[in-house]
Amino acid sequence: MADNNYEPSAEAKAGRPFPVSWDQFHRDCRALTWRLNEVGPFHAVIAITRGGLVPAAIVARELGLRVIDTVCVASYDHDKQSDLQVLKGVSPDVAKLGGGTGKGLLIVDDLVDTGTTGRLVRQMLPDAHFATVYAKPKGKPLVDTFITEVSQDTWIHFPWDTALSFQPPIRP
Ligand SMILES: O=P(O)(O)OC[C@H]1O[C@H](OP(=O)(O)OP(=O)(O)O)[C@H](O)[C@@H]1O
Ligand code: HPA
Ligand SMILES: [Mg+2]
Repeated sequence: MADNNYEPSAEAKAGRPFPVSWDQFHRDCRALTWRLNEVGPFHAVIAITRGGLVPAAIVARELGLRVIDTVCVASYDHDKQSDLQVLKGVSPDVAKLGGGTGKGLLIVDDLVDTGTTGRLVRQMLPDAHFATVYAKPKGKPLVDTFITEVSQDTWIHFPWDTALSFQPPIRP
């Protein structure tokens, strides 16, 4: 019998795969930092876990920032979007540096997709600068600085989620 409750994953709905290598990701993070360097200085970096941890480390290294905090959220179970859960908010020391509204703080995530996560962090820290490496159209208005826009029907495959594998030739 057909399963009428079948809900395709966000990845399946997106359809168009966009694999990103470590090299490419590093280059894109550096490009992002060049832009952020024009906007700063910043007191601290806040990584949106988990995807924001990798770009936040690279950006912090390039900008010479050593105060790094996390906001821990979960919105996708692998590739199915569920309710957003905040597992950890901004630490009191870093919140103080941002005067309570996030002024002078830099929030970093790997991407904005629907904008659900971005909307939440903007509510938490309305005056912070929100940067992502990649942006899809629905989430783009929430981001202050990003490097590469991809279409809404693209699914980005990050290097920490993937591995090299054999591909059959195009002409068998
Ligand atoms: O704009 P949105 O539709 O909210 O999607 C973007 C968010 O989704 C992913 O995180 P996810 O919740 O999958 O967790 P992860 O970072 O731990 O992989 C990604 O890292 C962004 O944080
Ligand atoms: O395109 C994506 N790739 C990986 N994780 C994601 N989380 C939301 N959108 C994406
Ligand atoms: Mg994330």
